[in-house]
Parts: sequence; C-alpha cells; structure tokens
Amino acid sequence: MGIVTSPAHSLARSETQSIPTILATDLRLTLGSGESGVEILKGIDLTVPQGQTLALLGPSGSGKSSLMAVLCGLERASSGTLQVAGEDFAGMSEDDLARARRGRIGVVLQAFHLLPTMTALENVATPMELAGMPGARERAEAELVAVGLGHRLSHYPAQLSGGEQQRVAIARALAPRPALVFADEPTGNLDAATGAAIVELLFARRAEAGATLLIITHDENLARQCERVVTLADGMIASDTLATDIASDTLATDIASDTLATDIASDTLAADMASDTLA
Ligand SMILES: Nc1ncnc2c1ncn2[C@@H]1O[C@H](COP(=O)(O)OP(=O)(O)OP(=O)(O)O)[C@@H](O)[C@H]1O
Repeated sequence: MGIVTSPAHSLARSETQSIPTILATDLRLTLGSGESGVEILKGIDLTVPQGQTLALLGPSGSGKSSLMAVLCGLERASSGTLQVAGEDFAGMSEDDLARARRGRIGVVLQAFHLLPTMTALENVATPMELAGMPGARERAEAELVAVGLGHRLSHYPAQLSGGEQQRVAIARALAPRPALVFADEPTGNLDAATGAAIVELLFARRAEAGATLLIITHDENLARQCERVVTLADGMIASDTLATDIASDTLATDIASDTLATDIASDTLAADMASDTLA
C-alpha cells in the first residue's frame, strides 16, 4: 500500500515538553445513577507535557477508552479537574467542549463514526470545512493519499473494508494537524504491514506538528515506540513509566495480560462524534 509520510521535523524535547497539555487531578467517572451507577474512573491524576507520546495499557474493562473519552472531551468527568490545551474541560458545556476539540484535537475511536452518506473525501474534508479551514478538500485528499487511500476518495464507508474505514478515520483525525491526537487501538483492524505504515504516519505527523500523542494499544511494538507507558487497572493508574526504563519482559507481560479487548463504544460517544462532524 502507498502510505506516504512527509519528512518529520522533530522539535527538540525542551521545546515540546515544557507545557502540560493535559493536566488531570482526581478525575472520576460514574456512569448510570443510583444503584445502577458504575464507577468507571476512580481518581486519575495525570500530567502530560506537550509533544509527549504516551501508550495507555491495561486489561479489558480497566477504563482506558473511558479515560480517553474524558481527556478528549467526548465524555464529561463526574468530578475532578481537567485542563486540556489550557482550557478548563471540567467546567465546559458540551457545546463548548465540541468547539474546543474542533481542529485542535484529533480522535480515532475503535468505532470509526464515519458518516455513511458521505464519501471518504467528504468525511475527512467536511469537519475542516465546518471549522473554516482553507483548502479543506485538498488537505483531505492529501491525507487520504498519505494513508494509502488515494484510490478510494469517492467510496462511501459501506464500500470500504474495516481497515480502510479505520484509515479514513485516521486521515480525518490527522488532516487538521491537531495539537493533540488520541487514538484507541489505531492499528486494530489492520494487517501487520499496513499497521506499521500507519504507526509511522502517526509518529511522523506528531513530529511535524509537535503534537501530543496518546494511544491505547495492545501492540507491543507500538507501545515500545512511545516515550511513556501508563497502565490502568480497575479505573486507577497502576503504573506510569518512561518507556526507556521498562524492562522488555515487564512490558511484554503487561501487554500479554491485556488481550481481552472488546469494542465498547457507547451510544453517547457515537452521537458526540457524529455531532462533532456535523456541527
Ligand atoms: N455506558 C456505560 N455504562 C456502564 N458501564 C460502562 C459504560 N461504558 C463502559 N462501561 C464499563 O466501564 C468499564 C471500562 O470500560 P472501557 O471501555 O473504558 O474499558 P477499556 O479498558 O477501554 O476496555 P477494552 O480494552 O476492552 O476496550 C467496563 O467495565 C465497561 O463495562
């Protein structure tokens, strides 16, 4: 496949990692209410400097997708404080969160949330057009070419394979060159070669923009490429380590214990993603 990455212009560590882009304290998330309420996140403290690459690991059901949804503003925390890119996410209305995300935060979820009535090109271009970005169609086309889908621009999601839909979602997230990229299992539907090429593209785009990259992954190679590995267990941070300090055996064990991934995409997230695209 013809995945194209442009030359990465890595910013120096001191330039990229001085400002926290995510500052979370005692984040809690309870879904449902009363006796049916389930505490999903149980007090997360997390500071992520601008430009850091962070892999989020943990057993199935430990709260990885929920934490990502809160950090990227798709889900509101029940309590705690959260600043993302200098904005107070904890105190914002859903409309304000949607506005704060637009163009600055790229999100790739396990369910891709492509709009079925739009072509691949329109799915990528429309959010940028709505955000008033110049050259949206050209940027969308270039990003689809970059993920190896230059020959699928006018296909609708139903005419694309799962892996192709995943790549459209990745193109949609990366095309606006956001300062933060959140990706939930971005290589989950891809064969090894395509997955490796997508990872290369993610890191290249991240380097070009000095962006922060937070990835949920079960892919050992991908986790190893990140500067930091945070492991969740039962809604809490169980470990938080710079990747270079992790003995390969430990990382391999963590990943091996995290094999029961299922796609838990709530209706709320689906609706939010769609309204993000349509708003
Ligand atoms: N809308 C919901 N209502 C109630 N519980 C929910 C809801 N969404 C998720 N959960 C529960 O929250 C917990 C954490 O789910 P989450 O999807 O964040 O885990 P995860 O670590 O990402 O799992 P996986 O690796 O399987 O994707 C699970 O026990 C799940 O059943």
